[in-house]
Amino acid sequence: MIEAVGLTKRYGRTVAVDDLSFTARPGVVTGFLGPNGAGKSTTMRMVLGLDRPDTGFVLIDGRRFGELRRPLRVVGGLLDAKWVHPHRTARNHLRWLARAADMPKTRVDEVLDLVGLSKAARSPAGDFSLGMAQRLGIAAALIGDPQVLLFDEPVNGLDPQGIAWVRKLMRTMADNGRTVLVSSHLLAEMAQTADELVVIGRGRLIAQCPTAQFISEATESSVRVRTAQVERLQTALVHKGATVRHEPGALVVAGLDAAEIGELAAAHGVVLHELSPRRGSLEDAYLHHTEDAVEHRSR
Ligand SMILES: Nc1ncnc2c1ncn2[C@@H]1O[C@H](COP(=O)(O)OP(=O)(O)OP(=O)(O)O)[C@@H](O)[C@H]1O
Repeated sequence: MIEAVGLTKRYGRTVAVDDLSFTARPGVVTGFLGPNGAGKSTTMRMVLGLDRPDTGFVLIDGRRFGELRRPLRVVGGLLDAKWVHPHRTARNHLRWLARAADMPKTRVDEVLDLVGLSKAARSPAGDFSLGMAQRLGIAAALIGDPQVLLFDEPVNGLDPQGIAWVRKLMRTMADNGRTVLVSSHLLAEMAQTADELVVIGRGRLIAQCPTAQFISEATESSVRVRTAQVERLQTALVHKGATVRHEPGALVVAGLDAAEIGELAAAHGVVLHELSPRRGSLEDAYLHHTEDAVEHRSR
């Protein structure tokens, strides 16, 4: 569990994180979203004890970072995949971390295998592609087998197979009872991965809720309907209180669900050629929520 309470961090005149409180729970993948410069990386650095908040604090499984005797056993993070000595091999990099975490040497081969880097274990990390570097960063986060995991943009630079692999890894970690906090700008990916969201803008909390709720509250659900008897169906729908919009070759209906529309059509002897429920996307909901919190925008 991660509990951030009133976190504030300033760099000179910039308020990077501003009185931010949120919770990331075990057993759940929590997506951490926000526009560029919103304060996500700064927040993650504070959770990982790499930066000190000016005010506020973070509890990791009930304790402050400074109170953790063996922090790598409790919390692991991928912040910057290139944070590794370029001449050091993947195995040596992980051995060094395993020693710091007081983990047996065998853990190194376990995590190399887990991230699919066993064959590249003896190559210098500087020769790695971005995708391989991401995998090494994930291996490093897992070295101490911690219950709390943070990943800052873990799918950056990964190919579709790699992205699907990260998604599955996070699911498994959460299903095993771990706390997983993950940031990304790839919203279609986050919609598939994150059970809950923490959304921030200009360092402040915009929303914390289940992903489905975040989408449904900010977007309209509708049903796309096709029929040859447009007028008859439209009259019946409007009479029932639905809102009807025309798209080329179809009606888009809001205010009634697909079952209600199907029943209504049958009662009026209307033959339907299509009846497709449409949900709003995470992207639509996110853009709606963060409209006023974007730091840099083009005209
Ligand atoms: N070490 C630093 N020194 C000065 N300013 C910093 C430092 N780190 C972050 N900032 C500033 O703090 C703000 C938040 O940055 P941060 O990197 O946490 O945002 P982010 O949400 O991770 O952004 P992105 O999505 O672009 O990675 C920005 O205005 C940034 O310029």
